[in-house]
Amino acid sequence: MSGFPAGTAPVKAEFLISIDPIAVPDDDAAEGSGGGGLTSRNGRDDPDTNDGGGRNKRKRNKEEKKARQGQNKNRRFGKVRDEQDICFKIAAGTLCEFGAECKYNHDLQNYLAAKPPDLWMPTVDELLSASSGSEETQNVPNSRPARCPIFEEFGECKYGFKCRYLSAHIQKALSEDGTESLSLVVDEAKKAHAAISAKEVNYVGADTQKLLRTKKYVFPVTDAYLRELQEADKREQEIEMERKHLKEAERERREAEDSTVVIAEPEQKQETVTEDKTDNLHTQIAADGLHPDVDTPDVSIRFAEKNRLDWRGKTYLAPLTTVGNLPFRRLCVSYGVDITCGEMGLATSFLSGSKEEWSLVRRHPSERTFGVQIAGNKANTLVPTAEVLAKECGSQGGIDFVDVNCGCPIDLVFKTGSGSALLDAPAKLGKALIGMNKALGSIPVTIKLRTGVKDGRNTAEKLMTRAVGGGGESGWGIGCITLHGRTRQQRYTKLADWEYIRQCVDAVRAGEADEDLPPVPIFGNGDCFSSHDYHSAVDQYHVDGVMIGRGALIKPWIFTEIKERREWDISSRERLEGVKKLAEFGLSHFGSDTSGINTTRRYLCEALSFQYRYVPIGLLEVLPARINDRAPRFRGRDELESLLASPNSADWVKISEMFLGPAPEAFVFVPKHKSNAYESQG
Ligand SMILES: Cc1cc2nc3c(=O)[nH]c(=O)nc-3n(C[C@H](O)[C@H](O)[C@H](O)COP(=O)(O)O)c2cc1C
Repeated sequence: MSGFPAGTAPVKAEFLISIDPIAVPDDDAAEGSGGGGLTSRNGRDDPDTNDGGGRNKRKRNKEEKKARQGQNKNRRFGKVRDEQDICFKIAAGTLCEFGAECKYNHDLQNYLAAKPPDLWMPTVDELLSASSGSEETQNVPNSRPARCPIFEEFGECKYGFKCRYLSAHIQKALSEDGTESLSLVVDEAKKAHAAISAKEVNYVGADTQKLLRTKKYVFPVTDAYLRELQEADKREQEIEMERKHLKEAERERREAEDSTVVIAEPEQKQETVTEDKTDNLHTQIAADGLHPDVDTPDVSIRFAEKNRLDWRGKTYLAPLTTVGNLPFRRLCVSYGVDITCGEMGLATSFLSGSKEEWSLVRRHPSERTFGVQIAGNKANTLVPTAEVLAKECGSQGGIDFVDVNCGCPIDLVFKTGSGSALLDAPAKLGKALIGMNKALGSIPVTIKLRTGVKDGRNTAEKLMTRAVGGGGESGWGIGCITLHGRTRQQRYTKLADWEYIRQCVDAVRAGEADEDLPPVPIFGNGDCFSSHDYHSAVDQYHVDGVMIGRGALIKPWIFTEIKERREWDISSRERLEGVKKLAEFGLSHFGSDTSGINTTRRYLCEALSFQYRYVPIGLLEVLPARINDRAPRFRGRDELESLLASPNSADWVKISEMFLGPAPEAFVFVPKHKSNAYESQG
């Protein structure tokens, strides 16, 4: 490593272009710019929004709009549509019930004549053997049939004539009078198989969204629980009044007595009850109106009755706003990740029936253990959200856990009392979690924490001990705790505090009663970048597993490394296979029409804006690689490896063109890192 400035990746001399490290992207901006599931929805995240003619006007609630304006000023993604639009029914090869009255184009021949040439999905071998870049490889050679990833997966392509890989599923027939008719091909066998094995789940439709929007959705469990809380609050107020009266009476009694008389015992006891400063948590809980010993509502769904989370030794892909979308999670599954979690959604947006928010709960069937993450600030938003999730998705078996975000650092979320603000409001959190447990039935609730709000003031240990409780029954019925080893204030440039993570785990384990029930799994989180990091975290820091965020964004194959306990010197060709997969998964989710391709391209570039940071380990003098090491300028072992390491966003667009065809002029890509969302952050 000699000769390298501290914190620089030790690239072998023969690959070095310059020892100066390239600028480090701001991961704080990347996390914050999308925080709250707030800003990711300015592309077309929800494939169902595509109705072929923009019939659905997107309604966004005020909070989301404000967030987008405040947090994402610099990010614009050009809208791309076909030059001529066509009625989506006609595009799907069906009849339109509006007939001549329909305000959308029904002239298929005309539409097809104006449509840009088809694309094709080359294999990596075809791509690498082709002489030059994107445009040439994208023209369908007459000798080679086009491939449509959606048709291949589902046996039909619901984008029909709008599909940009149309030649893979169109057939022409000549009628007797010599006119040509066009129809869409369906592979019935594949279609039947896909209906069982390949369909995404957790569709929460327009009807439910409307009921939520119009406040007609019914919440029996929430209503009962909130009533219970109100009664508990009332009781607490009565107790408080009683205490005041006693105190007052005592004061009067003392005044009447000789001042030299020794203070009576009961008074001291009274003081310790009301001013016990040794236990901030309890004081806080009492202050928030829920005395832990007096008023904690009964946890009728006990941990023992919940679906048990046996997560020891598993890998967990962190919730990642914008970048942790369904196609990316699917890619990680293909590399072996065990547990996946959707991007954070706001409880208030779920409850206002936001289409974009509900699109975040979508799950691919390959996601073996899948959870939804929500952010909210109290029981009366978190509990009803849990209730809808349980009713609408739980019944489909679509959710394995619901995670409450207690770590989001961004101002917009923090200031509403959500995200990391909950770290300092354990009473509110406890009430919400207990209610969520009731609302979710057998689906476990998990929490994702940071170490604390302010640097030098870690509070997670106390919170975790309280959350887990003792006697074999968890205090708040928690299914799993993930602890990100940073405070809200701490930036990504400083390493996560794994020593403190160990301290928290040990404290929780020491407090747990020795019963038959398995201990609540505790996952550590922060800076995991290799198989070595994962396994040493489990061995040295006593966690049950590690949640991985940026490590997966930079090298999604990290999950294979961990499973196989090896550091994988992945080749550029193998990496390109991964990029192709992500493109195909994107098309399958967002659509293979012009608009879907645009959205896929945007998210592919988003992914590449992290993946370029990977320094191939075959180029390193010392292993394992470390996430915070800055890369010096280097050349790869082949042209493709150099291209994949390019920090230039124009090159990410170029890579996208290999599979998605030439980017339209309107397409502009601004990576999340450049959105400066943290400028306002303290
Ligand atoms: C781009 C980005 C988006 C994130 N979005 C979320 C989110 O939606 N919910 C959440 O709890 N944490 C979010 N985080 C934090 C990560 O889940 C994780 O806790 C953090 O990155 C630390 O893990 P790492 O060092 O492995 O990246 C995000 C982080 C990044 C970089």
